[in-house]
Amino acid sequence: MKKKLTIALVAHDRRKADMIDWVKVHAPCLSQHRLVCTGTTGRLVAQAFADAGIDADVECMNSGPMGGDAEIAAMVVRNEIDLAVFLIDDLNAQPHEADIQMLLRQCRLHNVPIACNRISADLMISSSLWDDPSYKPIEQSYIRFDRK
Ligand SMILES: O=C(CO)COP(=O)(O)O
Repeated sequence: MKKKLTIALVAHDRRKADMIDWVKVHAPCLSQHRLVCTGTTGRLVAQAFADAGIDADVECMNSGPMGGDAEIAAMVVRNEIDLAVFLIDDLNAQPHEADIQMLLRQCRLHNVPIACNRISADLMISSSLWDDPSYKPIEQSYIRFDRK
């Protein structure tokens, strides 16, 4: 990929092993982009790059429960995020569910691609559309639907 993206990486505790494995699989590609992460995810991601001897631009926000999701949601609102990978623990309740829903909603609202499982993340990171100048994302439509 030629374009340098800002990619948000967020994983709940029971999804972190999957996130680190995904990062290792895509390390050569991900190291070409700016990575913005919630606190603990970011520290693990940075460690994975260091262990592999690969230089990477990894920025850590607060930990998720302390507002990291909210900080990344604010970046989404400011159009500072191109792609988000958010591996959610769908089997256990989180104390900051409101922030999680806010990040998901802001990505949907602002048309930011967000992958919540690895196959989506694989497909999104490998899309040739990133470098296609003729591809223009279509904005969301919220036109009222009138039943006849
Ligand atoms: O809780 C999270 C996302 O909702 C992730 O936060 P950490 O990366 O700080 O564990």
